[in-house]
Amino acid sequence: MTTSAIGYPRIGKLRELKFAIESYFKGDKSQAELITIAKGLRKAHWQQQATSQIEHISSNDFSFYDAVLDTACLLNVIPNRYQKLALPELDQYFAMARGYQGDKGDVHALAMKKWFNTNYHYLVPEIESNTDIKLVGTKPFDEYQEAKQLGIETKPVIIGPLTFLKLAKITAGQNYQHYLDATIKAYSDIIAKFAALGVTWLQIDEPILVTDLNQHDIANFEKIYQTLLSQKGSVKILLQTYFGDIRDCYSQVIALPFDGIGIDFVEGKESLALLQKYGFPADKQLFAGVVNGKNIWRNNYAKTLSLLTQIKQKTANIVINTSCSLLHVPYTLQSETKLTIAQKAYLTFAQEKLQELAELGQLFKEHDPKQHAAYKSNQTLFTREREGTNQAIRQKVSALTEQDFVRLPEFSHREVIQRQTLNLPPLPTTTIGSFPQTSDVRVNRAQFKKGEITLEQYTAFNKQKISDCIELQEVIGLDVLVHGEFERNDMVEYFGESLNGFIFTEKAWVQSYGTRCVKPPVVWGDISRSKPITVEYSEYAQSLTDKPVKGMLTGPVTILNWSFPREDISYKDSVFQIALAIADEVLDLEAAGIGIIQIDEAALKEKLPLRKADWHSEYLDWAIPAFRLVHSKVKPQTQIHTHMCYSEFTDIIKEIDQMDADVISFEASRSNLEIIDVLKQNNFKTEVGPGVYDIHSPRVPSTHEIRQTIEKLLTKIDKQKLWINPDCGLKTRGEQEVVASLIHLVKATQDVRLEL
Ligand SMILES: CN1c2c(nc(N)[nH]c2=O)NC[C@@H]1CNc1ccc(C(=O)N[C@@H](CCC(=O)N[C@@H](CCC(=O)N[C@@H](CCC(=O)O)C(=O)O)C(=O)O)C(=O)O)cc1
Ligand SMILES: N[C@@H](CCS)C(=O)O
Ligand SMILES: [Zn+2]
Repeated sequence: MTTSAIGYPRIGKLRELKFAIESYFKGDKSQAELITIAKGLRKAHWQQQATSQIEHISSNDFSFYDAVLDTACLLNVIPNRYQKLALPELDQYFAMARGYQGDKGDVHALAMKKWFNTNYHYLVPEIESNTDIKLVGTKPFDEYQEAKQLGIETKPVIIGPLTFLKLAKITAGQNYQHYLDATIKAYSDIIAKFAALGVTWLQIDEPILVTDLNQHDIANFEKIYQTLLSQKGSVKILLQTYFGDIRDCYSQVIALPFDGIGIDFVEGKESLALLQKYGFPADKQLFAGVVNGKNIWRNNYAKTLSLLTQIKQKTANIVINTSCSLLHVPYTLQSETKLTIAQKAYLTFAQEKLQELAELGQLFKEHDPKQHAAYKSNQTLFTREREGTNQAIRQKVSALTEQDFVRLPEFSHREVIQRQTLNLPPLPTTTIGSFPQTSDVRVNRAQFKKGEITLEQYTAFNKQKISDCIELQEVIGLDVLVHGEFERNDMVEYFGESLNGFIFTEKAWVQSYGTRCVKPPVVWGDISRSKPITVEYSEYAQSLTDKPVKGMLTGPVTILNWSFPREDISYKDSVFQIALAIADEVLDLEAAGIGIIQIDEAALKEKLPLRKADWHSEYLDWAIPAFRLVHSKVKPQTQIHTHMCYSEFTDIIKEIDQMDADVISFEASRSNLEIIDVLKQNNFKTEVGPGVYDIHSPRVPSTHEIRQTIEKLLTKIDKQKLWINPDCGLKTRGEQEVVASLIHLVKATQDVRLEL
């Protein structure tokens, strides 16, 4: 029985790559130094997998920013605006990722979107009418050879042509079909080059196959691979899918002459049934994704071995695989010094998952695996009840009735009441919540966590930051202020740390985009709130100004989606427990005199099933009610805001309106305000703040640019319903950029107001 890992995390056990790249951005490290660090990390990751007896180790799973961006560069998909900058190759790459503002020009970054149903983000390739798709890069070949020189034979991994084309943004008036032949040719060249290098296996990732496909896509898939597989020569091709099942094209996939097919048996709820119905060809290897690459719970060997036994009835050519790349889990439990031994026993991160793969491989070979120590110790975990049950919370959840999910009076009445109460100017200006998390803010938190300063010193520092932040916003002239979130390490981890039922880690970082990482808390037991979390700082901020200061909370769906969720109770039960805790916080803020409360649901879209047929039954039917539960009991005067990072909710626009918030702000600028037409078509009732500039990029938008955006928004959105704000929180930005951008935002709004 052989084992395989689809991909390994690349940011570094202690985020070495993040710090190296950020130093390079600041000019503190040279390109050569950055490349040396990257090389060292790749070596460590390959060697780790080799030591863990993984046979199929990936190369080219490394990236300086994102693998889709790497593929775009490999295939010459470089928009003209970046080429015109005439920057060195690596700087051009980073300009595509982050935008560029300097002596060579001023350009926007590529759009950034969620990578399927994960908290990882990819850069959207832009194919322009004059894009000449062809193989121009060498990264996958270089990294394969680099591993080979270390004595490690890897399977290079590349993003497949269909996934690449379907994710790309294509110049208006054309579709991906137009670029199909050129793309096939480029991939033929890639395969030929790998063949020349003596590659044994090449992994081609086509996660797009787990989404809803039409006949046209399936025909294109067949066309692509009939051509590529006819030219594969000595290279064995593994078609790798993940994040779900391939129900739309299973029969077409198995009919093609792939040497291996990677199927996800963790998230692919129909994978086993497909295998049982259509069988599996004897001449291929099935890379069975049975070790969860997204969650951090120890694999239940009894269940997995039983699954593998069922798979074996259809094929004996099984490779034990992860369900997706291990990019989505942290490095290693070994870095955790504060988790108890009992807690650690339940958890596995990337490194420990390698051991799971190897153990499963061993056990599955055995005649009677139950006799083995690895099996026995694994099973003891699943037979005893885990601590953390809270019967009172469970009863509260089961006693919920329909009324608990309905806020009265209805929106149109509240809108009138709130307009009178708040008395805001037209096009109110605001921000999304966080202000720059500068190094002094992080140092203060780190010192407090290490016990180097007292709680009083820690709090006094934060209050000074809040006071400065309020003053700054007043000077800039914003209408609805925020306290700045200086006390928060992260919008989810912070709440996790403040609620009962979560456990947290010290070094369990997971890449979110580029150099940015998150450290998701772990839902360990039933969730409850024992005391107010945010009230003191919000109340303090409000005491400093006559302008309204928004209370700032993270919503239950986002807390769950950006944590590692439990697998022993349903998501619905978990989310309702969190919703009840946040609902208490909402009422406490209201009682403390906070008139506007923002409940961020940045990650609402994240766990929306990739298949439309599953949307309601598996997700929306509890996710939307969970949000309603949080604010259903507030007074009509209290204005409830929500925020979503990505405007990718076109298809669920009605459900978003049914969250029944009073105002929603969302990312729109990187996706060119595409959402606003949909709002109009759907008579969206909630007031809206589509972000007027991109905060993921360091570039400062001009007043003119923001003014044009506002004018564009006003052509589609009623002026009574429009708010003006950036895309998302400002925590990743520098102070100077933020001040300049917000001054431009306010000035642009004031100019437009004169013409209303
Ligand atoms: C809005 N987004 C978010 C997502 N997911 C979340 N969980 N949270 C989000 O906000 N998904 C979608 C987007 C993604 N966007 C971002 C934006 C920014 C970041 C980010 O800036 N991440 C930081 C890490 C933030 C953090 O928690 N910092 C800690 C510092 C921790 C640390 O470095 N500790 C040191 C030790 C320090 C010492 O002892 O001196 C260590 O562990 O080594 C803090 O502020 O306390 C980043 O730097 O990447 C992420 C996603
Ligand atoms: N209030 C949060 C939302 C980020 S999605 C922030 O401003 O950072
Ligand atoms: Zn956001």
